[in-house]
Order: sequence, then structure tokens, then C-alpha cells
Amino acid sequence: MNTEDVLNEFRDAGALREGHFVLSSGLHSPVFLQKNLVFMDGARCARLCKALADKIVATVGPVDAAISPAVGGIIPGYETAKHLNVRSMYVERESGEFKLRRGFSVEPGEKIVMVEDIVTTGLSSRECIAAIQAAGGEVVAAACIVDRSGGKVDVGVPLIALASLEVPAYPADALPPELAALPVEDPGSRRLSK
Ligand SMILES: O=P(O)(O)OC[C@H]1O[C@H](OP(=O)(O)OP(=O)(O)O)[C@H](O)[C@@H]1O
Ligand SMILES: O=C(O)c1cc(=O)[nH]c(=O)[nH]1
Ligand SMILES: [Mg+2]
Repeated sequence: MNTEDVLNEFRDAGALREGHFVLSSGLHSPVFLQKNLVFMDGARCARLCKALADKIVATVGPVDAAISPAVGGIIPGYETAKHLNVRSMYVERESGEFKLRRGFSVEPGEKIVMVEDIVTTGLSSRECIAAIQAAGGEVVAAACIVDRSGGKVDVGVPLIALASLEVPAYPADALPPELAALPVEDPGSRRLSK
């Protein structure tokens, strides 16, 4: 499955959104990949995650478990782990920091693949990787459905992306006028209050 195949899955799901979005990183973008509309369709989610699982095995060989950052990473992490035939866990924010909770644990030195939905700046991936390492896991690779940086981000381990594209994103104080004129949506969970 190549980048165009993945984008077609997003298009068919109505998940390739245009407007004015503030991203997890605080950057603003005219494009948002609303991955939940993709993952809500089990067959579509399975097609994407089976392809991602195959790419992970082809790149780094077998792994012991997959761990994802909540919320967006949970469904693709679970589905990718299913195709890898390994257990699936997630980290979630506790006082703002990703932690393994809910009885999840890793054995020292277990080979872990970190599975994200979308990578933009890689900040969430790096935070998730740090949490896995703090729990004793060896993160052998990061994987994602879409890398919006076009291969530019460095998450400290090899990043295996099913699709790679460059999408414009701007700091809040450098918005193009046509973007600034649109009402802003903040669809992610980083700034949600409890
Ligand atoms: O590479 P980055 O710049 O960190 O951006 C990508 C992250 O942003 C989104 O999560 P978000 O924090 O919006 O919350 P969500 O997972 O609940 O959608 C997405 O799920 C990635 O985790
Ligand atoms: O960077 C993000 O927060 C982000 C971008 C995107 O297209 N989709 C998403 O869910 N998050
Ligand atoms: Mg996320």
C-alpha cells in the first residue's frame, strides 16, 4: 500500500478535511486528517494496519509488543498488534505526561514498536517512546499510518510510515491571511481539560 492508496482510504472515509485546524503541536494547518472516520470502519482499519504490520516486520523483524499514545493511537495500535500477533498497550496522559497505566507493563528489554496514527512534529511520538523506555521497553521502531512531515521528523528511532506527505503547518503568529480568516477547530485531546 503506497501513500496514494492510504490517502484514498482517507478520501473515501471523508477524513481528508479542509479548513483551519490547530494541531496537537499548536501549529495551525489548512488540512486535517480526521483518522477516527477511517478507523471506525473495521475493514478499512484492518487493510491499513495489516499493511503497516507487514512493513514493520519487513523493516525490523519480529517485535514483542506494540504501544500507542492515547487517544488517536489506540485503535490503529490494537489493530496493528493483532496482525503482528503481539499484545497491544497504550500510554495516556497523567498530569500531562504519558504513562503506562491500567495494569499494562513491559518486561525489561522487550522489543517494542511504538504505533501512532499521525505524525506531524513527532512530539507525541517522542513523548510516548520516552514513556515506554521509562517502563523498561526497548523501542526498536516507531510506526504510523501517515507521516505529515514527509520523512523530516526525527523521533530518535527508525520511523516506519505507511504514507508520507508534506502538509503545510504554521505557527500561530505566522498564519497566511486566508487561513487566519477561517474559524479555528482544535480536534485533538492534548488541550482537553478533565
Ligand atoms: O507529531 P505531533 O506534532 O505530536 O502530532 C501528532 C499527534 O497529534 C494527534 O494527537 P492529539 O494530541 O491531537 O490527540 P488525539 O490522539 O487524542 O487525537 C495525533 O493522534 C498524534 O498523536
Ligand atoms: O498534528 C496533529 O495534531 C494532527 C494532524 C492530523 O492531520 N490529524 C490528527 O489527528 N492530528
Ligand atoms: Mg494522538
